[in-house]
Amino acid sequence: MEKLVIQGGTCLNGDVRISGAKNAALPLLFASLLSPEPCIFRNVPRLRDIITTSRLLSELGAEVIQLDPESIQIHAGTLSSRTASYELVKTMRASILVLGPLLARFGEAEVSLPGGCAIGARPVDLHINGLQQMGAVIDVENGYIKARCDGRLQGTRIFMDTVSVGATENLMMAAALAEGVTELENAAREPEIVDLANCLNQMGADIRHAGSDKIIIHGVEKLSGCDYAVLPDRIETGTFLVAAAMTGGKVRCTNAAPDTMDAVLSKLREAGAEVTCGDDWIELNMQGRALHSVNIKTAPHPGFPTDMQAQFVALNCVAEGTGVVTENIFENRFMHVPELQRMGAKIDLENNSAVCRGSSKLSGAQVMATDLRASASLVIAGLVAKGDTVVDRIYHLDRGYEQIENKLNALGASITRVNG
Ligand SMILES: CC(=O)N[C@H]1[C@@H](OP(=O)(O)OP(=O)(O)OC[C@H]2O[C@@H](n3ccc(=O)[nH]c3=O)[C@H](O)[C@@H]2O)O[C@H](CO)[C@@H](O)[C@@H]1O
Ligand SMILES: C=C(OP(=O)(O)O)C(=O)O
Repeated sequence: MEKLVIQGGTCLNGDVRISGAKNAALPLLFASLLSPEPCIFRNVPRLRDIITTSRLLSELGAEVIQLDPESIQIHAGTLSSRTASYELVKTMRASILVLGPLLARFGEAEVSLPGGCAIGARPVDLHINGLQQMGAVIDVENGYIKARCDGRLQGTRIFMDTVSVGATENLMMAAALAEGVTELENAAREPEIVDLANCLNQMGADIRHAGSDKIIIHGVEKLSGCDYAVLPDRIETGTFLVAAAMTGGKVRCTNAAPDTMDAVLSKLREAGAEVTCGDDWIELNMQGRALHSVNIKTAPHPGFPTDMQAQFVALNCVAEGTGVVTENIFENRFMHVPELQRMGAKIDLENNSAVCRGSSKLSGAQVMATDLRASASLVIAGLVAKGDTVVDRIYHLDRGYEQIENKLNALGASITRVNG
């Protein structure tokens, strides 16, 4: 199994090019199932999750062609299968996003229930309820969601009692091909939702007010192909900026989307960093400045993203003062805390809050990555620890960060990928 060995004590400086967003690219690739015409996606990050998605689409019978390292063409003209198997769904929860498109276009779909995962139970009841309200008949049997509908799905008003990114995406895709008007109430407002709506509209959909909590979709009979560039990854950007702040460096993220990152940039400024932005770049300068702990409460967008929580826990460990980080989205998203404690961090867990008593002198240790962002927090903690940190189970990292060690090394880090 591969591991990362991080030699601590380096300072990050320079430019890093941000990749396309995993959480935008995945729904976009699944949206290709809605059209019989070829769809081209550009600025696609090179990630394990993208490979999994391509495999899933191929297993359904779509033609997937890698046009260049960052561009993929998907042609779902005719499909040979309507089933997303447990084998693939268990490795990537976003596979649930085949449900809406398959049902809307072909009238049937079978998708394995994803099951719980490291960060929480993550049920899919909102996806299922919403599609049922649109006229689908859905049974859960043998661990599979089996959905069908006679004729087209029917537009309706759907109120989701929890704000869910995935449910909003699944229902928005299904509604794009439904008959009549669908109103999604209490919809998620993440930038990735807006990216998906923009792409669907390029394909001929009629989706209005994506980015607000009430999305209105006028269903159309058919969608065409597209040529669409994926939004930059705000979580990858945030991770590099936190790493720069912790190491006292100066880093410019290029090909970024500053306007998607207000909550994170404001916390970095509160932590003492100088942050400047252009249209598509963000620079963080921490040289000669003191790092202060910050209090954080995760919330749906435009609140502070749960996917940046672990990185800020790492930041608070080495910053001055006490910072309280409260996780409000997922019930079990503090698995990085015991690992950071093994590196010397002073953190107390109180219900859904991590109280970090700062100024910890971290020391390198062998640590275990348990999920994607927890892994990222251990890597950036390793950058400031004394000695070597060995991060195990880095397949989690490879799901969501493109060549993280190469990008960090180009900024001055010293990280090696080893086998065994
Ligand atoms: C591929 C992708 O885009 N993943 C992101 C997406 O995950 P994902 O779309 O899975 O997360 P959701 O927004 O759906 O989850 C938010 C909350 O709603 C709950 N819930 C969700 C669906 C449902 O049917 N019932 C229900 O109760 C979840 O358990 C969770 O507590 O949004 C999360 C929250 O910003 C991010 O951390 C993930 O990185
Ligand atoms: C939780 C995440 O992803 P996923 O929803 O794919 O598990 C994440 O990107 O941090």
